[in-house]
Amino acid sequence: MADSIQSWRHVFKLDPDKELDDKALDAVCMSGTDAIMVGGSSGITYENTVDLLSRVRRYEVPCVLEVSDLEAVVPGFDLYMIPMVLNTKDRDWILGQHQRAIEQFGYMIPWDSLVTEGYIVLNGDSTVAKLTGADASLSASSAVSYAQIADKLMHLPIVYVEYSGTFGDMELVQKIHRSTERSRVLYGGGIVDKSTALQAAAVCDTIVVGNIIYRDLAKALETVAVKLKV
Ligand SMILES: CC(C)=CCC/C(C)=C/CC/C(C)=C/CC/C(C)=C/CC/C(C)=C/CC/C(C)=C/CC/C(C)=C/COP(=O)(O)OP(=O)(O)O
Ligand SMILES: O=P(O)(O)OC[C@@H](O)CO
Ligand SMILES: [Mg+2]
Repeated sequence: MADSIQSWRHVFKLDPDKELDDKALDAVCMSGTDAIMVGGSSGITYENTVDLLSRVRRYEVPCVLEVSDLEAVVPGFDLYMIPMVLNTKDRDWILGQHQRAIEQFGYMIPWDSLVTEGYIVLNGDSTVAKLTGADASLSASSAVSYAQIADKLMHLPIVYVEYSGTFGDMELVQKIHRSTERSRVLYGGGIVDKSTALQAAAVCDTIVVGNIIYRDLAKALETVAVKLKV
């Protein structure tokens, strides 16, 4: 299953802390997206995560958990995406919580279902930047070098360029994409329609669409059009 990320072009990220009625969830799950990623940076609990998993499970689309809180690690997902924030000085968000999680879950961990994401957080105003103390004011060459650490030194399967809440610098995303070989480059942040989706999809491997689902569902569904382009 972990290999299936190699074919993803489009992912919807659903936040367990936000309301989505059954009709909207049906449209999202039947949209043709490659996967539903469940995650968020605040208000994530075991209960709201189980609830969302059980609703998405009515559909065939793969459902993966992006782990952001130790208390909300729920069994039953197809994959577990494990973020490590590369551009923070706070080791807790790089490997501290990870060490505690591994100690806690021990033999229960389905290792083949874990996929590590090297996060580069680039919107300083986002919740995730504030939460993790990420240094979002990086130069392009610093951002690229973080991506190369993930790709060439750590051999991480994913480099996640995270602009949550705002549309990022596509030139920089392209530089990151060109400077990496093995890691799949995921881009997320401010994709709000077909046009922004196509721009982002042109410079990365996989786009991640989040907040617009809750603001304008029709626009969010337009973004799946990137799957029609090679
Ligand atoms: C029995 C069984 C199935 C066990 C499961 C095994 C398993 C998965 C064990 C855990 C292994 C492990 C190593 C876990 C890591 C634990 C952990 C909590 C690590 C910290 C992760 C981390 C760095 C979190 C920081 C926040 C972050 C990067 C979140 C990702 C999601 C994100 C950025 C969402 C965007 O937030 P959003 O709410 O959309 O923001 P806006 O408000 O700006 O929109
Ligand atoms: O919510 P948006 O801005 O679409 O960002 C998507 C995702 O990268 C958030 O982690
Ligand atoms: Mg969000």
